[in-house]
Amino acid sequence: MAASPKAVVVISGKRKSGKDYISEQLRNKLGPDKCAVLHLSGPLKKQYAKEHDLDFEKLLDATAYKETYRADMIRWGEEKRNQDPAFFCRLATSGEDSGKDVWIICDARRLSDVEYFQKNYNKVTTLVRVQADTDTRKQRGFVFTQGVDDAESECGLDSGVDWDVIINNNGDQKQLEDDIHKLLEHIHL
Ligand SMILES: Nc1ncnc2c1ncn2[C@@H]1O[C@H](COP(=O)(O)OP(=O)(O)OP(=O)(O)O)[C@@H](O)[C@H]1O
Repeated sequence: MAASPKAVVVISGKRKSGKDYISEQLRNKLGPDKCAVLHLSGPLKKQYAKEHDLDFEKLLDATAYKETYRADMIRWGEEKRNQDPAFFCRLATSGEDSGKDVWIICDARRLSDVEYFQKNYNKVTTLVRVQADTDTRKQRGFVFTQGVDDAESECGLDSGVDWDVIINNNGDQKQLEDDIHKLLEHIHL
């Protein structure tokens, strides 16, 4: 493994719990020069486009182009993951940002994601669960979608993981600040 970060923060949480929001807050506190926010889901599209000779930019926007390929992209992603559960974790952490001291993995969704970082970066990994109640998530635009919110990618980490830090993000900014502070104390740089 080429890169060796000093800290890896693996963040999980339901849709609209605030994973991206909290990741950005953390990056600002730690310093953007030192800290990279890495998405596991982003490189999937890039790699799919590359392997199928498609236009990556068009795949990112909400045009018919994306709709045409959506089902096949999901199938392809599952196939890749079945062959090699670490495929997207390796891909997400091999870009130019991976030279930074702190990685924030802002969208862990499966047990295999958590296990990858525990196995390869055990001593420096902090596992974080972001919690927000359903009403708060709805206010942020969450709408329950069958086939998404009851699928493994959304429920795979609901139980079975011993989180190092829980962050409560229900709109109480003081509580959020306190929980982020606890997380920062957990990260040893
Ligand atoms: N504590 C907060 N204060 C103000 N706005 C917030 C807070 N937490 C989240 N939000 C807002 O709620 C929306 C959803 O948050 P965010 O995108 O971070 O969720 P997410 O868990 O990353 O969602 P998804 O899984 O769908 O990507 C965003 O517009 C974000 O700015």
